[in-house]
This record gives sequence, C-alpha cells and structure tokens, in this order.
Amino acid sequence: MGIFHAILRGILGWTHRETHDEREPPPVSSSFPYLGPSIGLLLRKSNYLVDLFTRYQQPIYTIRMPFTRLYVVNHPSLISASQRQINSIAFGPVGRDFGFLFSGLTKQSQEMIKRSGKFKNNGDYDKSSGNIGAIIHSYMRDPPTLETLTTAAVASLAKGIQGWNSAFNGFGMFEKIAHEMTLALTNAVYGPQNPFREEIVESSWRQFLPGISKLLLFPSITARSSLHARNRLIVAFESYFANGGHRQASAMVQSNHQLGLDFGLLPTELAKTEIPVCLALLSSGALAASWLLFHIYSDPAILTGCRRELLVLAETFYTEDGKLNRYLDATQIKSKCPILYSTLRETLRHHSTIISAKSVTEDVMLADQYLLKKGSILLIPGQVIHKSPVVWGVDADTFDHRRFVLPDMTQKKVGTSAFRPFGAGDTMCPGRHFSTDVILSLVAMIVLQFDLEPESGQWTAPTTKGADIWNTVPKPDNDIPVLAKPTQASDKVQLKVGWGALKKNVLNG
Ligand code: HEM
Repeated sequence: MGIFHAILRGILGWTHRETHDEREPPPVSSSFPYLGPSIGLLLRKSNYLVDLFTRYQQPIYTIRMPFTRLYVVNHPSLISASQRQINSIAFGPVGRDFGFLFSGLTKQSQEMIKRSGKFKNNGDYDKSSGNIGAIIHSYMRDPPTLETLTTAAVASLAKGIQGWNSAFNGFGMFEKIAHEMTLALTNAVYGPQNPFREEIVESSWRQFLPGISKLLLFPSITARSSLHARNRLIVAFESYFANGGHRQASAMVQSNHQLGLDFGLLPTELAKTEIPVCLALLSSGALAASWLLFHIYSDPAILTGCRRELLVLAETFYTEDGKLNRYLDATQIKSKCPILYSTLRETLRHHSTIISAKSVTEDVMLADQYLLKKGSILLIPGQVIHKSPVVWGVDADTFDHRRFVLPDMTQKKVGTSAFRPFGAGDTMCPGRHFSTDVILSLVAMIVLQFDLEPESGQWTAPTTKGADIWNTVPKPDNDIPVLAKPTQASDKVQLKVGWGALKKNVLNG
C-alpha cells in the first residue's frame, strides 16, 4: 500500500510539473497533487481556499484538479483585471452548466437551449438576446417592475409578521425567517397562484436544496430524496402553468414562460426551467436576513441604534376611529437608516462565502503577467478578500456594524473588487436591489415590534461546517430557537409598513 501510494504520488507530481507552464500563476504544492485539493475542497469547502491563502499568501495561484486547472485570484488589482476580460473569462458556461445540472433538463432540452442562438460563441449569455439570465437582468433593473415586486413582497411580509404574536414562540429563527422570505419573494414573483403557498411545495424545496452538491456523483443513490423533492416541484410548476398561473404573475415569469415555448420545450421541461429561477431568488436572502437579526439582537448597542433610527423614520398618525398608529415607508430605510443598512452590509461582508467562478474560454494573459489556459476555471474567493487586513484594516476579522457609515452618516462606497457579496461585473447579481430592500423591510418590521430572545438565554453564533459550497451566504449547522415578545411600545401603537409614502388605504387597511 505504501509503495503504491508513493508511486502514484510520484507520477502525479511528475505530470503536474511537466504540464505546468511557468508563465501560469504559481502552483501551490499539495502532498498529493490532483487528489489533495479535491479532498480539501470536499471537506473544507470555501474554507479550503482561505486555508491556502493563509498558508501561501499568493495574490494568484494554480490548483491542479483532475481534468482541470483552477486559478485562484486573491488580489483586488488582479480581480479587477479579470473582471475587465469579459470575453475570455466568462461566467455563462459555468452558470449555464450548473443550471442544467440542478434543473434536471433532459439532454435533448439542453441541446435545444444551446442551439437557440441565445448564447455567444464563448458560451456566455448574450445579453442582447432573450434567455433566462438576460430576462432576469432586464426586469430587475426596470424601476416599475422593481417597484411592483417590492411592494408585493413587503405587503406579504407585513401580513406574515402580523401572525407572529401567537405563532412564533419556540420556532427556530432561521427556519421562520426562511418561511416568511420564501412566501414574500415567491408571492411577488409568481402572483396569486404561487405554488409555494402549498406547504408541500415549500417543504419539497427545502428537501431538494441539500442534494444539489451531490448531483454530480451517482445522484440516484446519493441524492435520492432530493430528486424526489425536485419531481414534486416540477409537477407543481407544470400545473401552475397549465392553470394559467403565470398570466397573473410578474412580467418576468411571463417572459420566462414565453422563452421556454420559443425554445420548443415540452411542458414538463418548461416547468424545470423555474428551478434555477427559484434558486437565484431564494438561496441567499433569508440567510442574510437571519444573520443580520442574529447580530442586531445579540448586541444591545446595535439593537438600540437600529431601533432608534427606525422610530425617527416611522410616521405616527391617527386612524379614523382615533387609534394611534405608526407607518414606516420602507423605501426610505436605505437612505435614512445608516446604521441598519451598514449592519446589513457588514453582515454580508462578514458571512458571505461567495466563490465567483468563471470559465477561461481562450488562452489569455491576465494583467500582462499571468498566462491563463483555455478550459480552466478562475475562482475569486470572496472570504479571502472580505477578511483581508490590507483592504479592510487590522480589524478585518471582527464584526463592526458601523464599518460602512461615514462621519456624515452617509454610506461608504466600496468597489466590487473588495466588497463582493453580490459578485461583480457583467454577471453581478441582478436581484441585489430587490433583496436588499426586502431584507431591510423585514428586519425593520421585526425590530420595531419584537424583542427576540434565544430560548437558551444566550446568543451563540451557530457553526456553518455543513453549508453548501455553491451557496453565497452559509446555512447554519443548527437553528437558534427564540422567543419573540412584542415590545412595550407595540402594545400601544400599531405598526404598518408599506413600500411607498403613506397612502389613504393604509389608514383603514
Ligand atoms: C441577499 C440576497 C442575494 C445574494 C447575496 C446574491 C448573490 C449573488 C451572487 C454572489 C451572484 C454571482 C455574481 C457573480 O458571480 O458575479 C448572483 C448571481 C445571480 N443572482 Fe443573486 N443574490 C441574492 C439575491 C438574488 C435575488 C432575490 C435574485 C432574483 C431574481 C437573484 C438573481 C440572481 C441571478 C439571476 C444571478 C445570475 C446572474 C448572471 O448570470 O448574469 N439574486 N447572486
């Protein structure tokens, strides 16, 4: 066994040296080339890239994996350079293949989509043509669409939070927030026939997610229950479209549906194309909101600061029957509540485990310095840059809720080569404005109405060892059971939250 091990190691080491061009980024050594990094990534996930940076401190390096090279970029100037080379370093192929993998589209449907002329020669999305990515981008930057979606999501959240008085106590905080956010986001996007209103659809979604990382290797064995859950989701979306649910939905869903018809997809295949949309919509917002709540409620100074500025913003008024109410226009939170907004940005900086992944589609020199070979994958681990003392100062590792607040109480601007929770460049998350506004609205509703206390009596940050590598905000290993007590003030003054200035219908609604 020992000899076999030594021979294999020798062969792999030799292959590694012989096939590495010295103009490429320096290789980082592994006691077992090819296999060592695969195991490291499998076990340590995004933390593996942090470990390698801590050990080698390289601005860019090469990892050799079976069948591919990974170039890992850690320095802001090289990150900027890579973001400028959008033709030779593209997200599209990685994103498209990942989308195909977890949506479960048949090979035939994949070919129909690839041949549709909606992608550029390098496999990247053609933003000028209609494809799912391009459609989401266009709607998410269209102010009337954003307004309609955010209004609907905030209304749905307000309704959900109203029910907390009786139903919340004893629930896990992450689970409860995931439920409220899932309903709010999907109600906004899918309209009155939203499939996620059925409990079985929401629970199938949660059952499907952990299987995504296992889809590459023998999924029928390793991800069996996850695949069953995905089938239930596909059936739910198929009947949603068959019943005309999309006709009452957001314009984005209608355009996606039309696109599926243009591709010539059969109804079941067309239903599958909603799986990547749901993944983009649902995978990070609830986790970000929950971590934000954790930081706010575990530190009295943050809670006081956020609550105070929200109370200043909320307008008090009397209803027709003479009752005192308070109205919060959630469109104002980002600009008028600098501490809350900064705490959200710090939460994203502190917790984000984003690894931006791009395909190298032709041989290219990065910053005139490093050769990147066609067919390789370029990775930018957000965690390394988000915790870099060079970028953020000596306290880069600590949580400072005022990090983004300037002395005049405006927000500090930070470029996307340093602050990357939403990625950057051409493929920067199109849902960032929508989700930021929805998260801030939800957290404002809770902060103004409830005191959250952990059942254990002490706030302890959960570990995240089991979080999936593809997720940009990590899932905790265990939930935090909490008690939600209405604040003293909320007994006397009823709160209403809406998206937009106080309207007549709010008074009696
Ligand atoms: C806190 C919530 C969210 C976070 C942290 C987040 C983060 C990200 C990140 C890091 C990327 C990759 C960007 C890159 O590699 O350059 C991404 C892409 C994307 N996100 Fe989000 N996202 C969030 C919410 C949303 C929502 C609500 C939507 C709604 C539709 C959405 C839609 C997308 C889409 C479609 C892409 C792919 C973009 C492309 O390929 O061009 N995201 N997101």
